[in-house]
Amino acid sequence: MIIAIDGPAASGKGTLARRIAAHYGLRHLDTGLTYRAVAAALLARGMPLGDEAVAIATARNLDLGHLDRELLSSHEIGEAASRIAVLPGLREELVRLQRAFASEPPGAVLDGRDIGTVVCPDAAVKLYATASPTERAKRRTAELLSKGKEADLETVLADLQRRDARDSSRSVAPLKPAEDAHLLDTSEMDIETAFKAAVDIVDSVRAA
Ligand SMILES: Nc1ncnc2c1ncn2[C@@H]1O[C@H](COP(=O)(O)OP(=O)(O)O)[C@@H](O)[C@H]1O
Ligand SMILES: Nc1ccn([C@@H]2O[C@H](COP(=O)(O)OP(=O)(O)O)[C@@H](O)[C@H]2O)c(=O)n1
Repeated sequence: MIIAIDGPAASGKGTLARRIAAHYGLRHLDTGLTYRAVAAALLARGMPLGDEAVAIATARNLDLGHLDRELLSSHEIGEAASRIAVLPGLREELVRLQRAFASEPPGAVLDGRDIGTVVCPDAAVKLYATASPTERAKRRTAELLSKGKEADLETVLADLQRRDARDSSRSVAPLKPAEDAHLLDTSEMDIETAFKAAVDIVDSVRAA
C-alpha cells in the first residue's frame, strides 16, 4: 500500500506520515529532505543554486537511507530547497529515486508537495494536510525554539508564505491537492487528533 501525504510548509505532513507509517507497518520517506539534501550540498560547496547539471549530479549521489532532518532543518536550507525545486531535470531525478523507494514491498508513506499528483498518482490513499498560515508559523517557531535555534513568529510566517507561494506557482509539479485527495485541516487539532482523523480516512478508503 502506498499513502501519499502532501501539503504546505509546516502543515504537519511529516509528523502524520511518520505516525501513519508506524501504524500500518509501512516505510516512510520525507521527500522534502531529498530537495533539502541537494540544496545543502550545493550551499556547502558554494555552488550556484540555478546550475541544474550540478544539482542533478548531486541528486544521483543521494543516499535515501542517510537523510538527517536535524542537519537539514535550517531556514536557509529550506529556502534554497524551494529555489532548486523549480528545476525540472532535478525533479525528474529525485522523483525517480522517490518512486523506487515507494515501489518496494510492503509499500510506503511518502510526504511532500507532489506525491499525489506526480510521484505516486496511483497511491491507495491521498491526504492533503493543511493548517492556517498563523498556526503553521506558530508550530514551526515552537519547533525551532525547542531545538535551541533562533526564531520569531513574524519572520517564520513570512518565510513559510514566500515558500508556499513559490511552491504553488512553479510550472513543474506545483503544490496542489490531487483531485482525489482527502483534505485534512489540522488548524484546530492537536497531533493525536490529527493522527486519528488521518487513520479514519485511510481505513474508510481501504474498506470502500
Ligand atoms: N496537529 C498538530 N498540532 C500541533 N503541532 C503540530 C501538529 N502537527 C505537527 N505539529 C508540529 O508542527 C511542527 C511542524 O510539523 P511537521 O510534521 O514537521 O510539518 P511538515 O512536515 O508539514 O513541514 C512540528 O514541530 C510538529 O511537531
Ligand atoms: N515533494 C516535494 C518535497 C519538497 N519540495 C521542495 O522542498 C522544500 C522543502 O520541503 P520540506 O517538506 O522539507 O519543507 P517543510 O514543509 O518541512 O518546511 C519545499 O519548500 C519545496 O520547494 C518539493 O518541491 N517537492
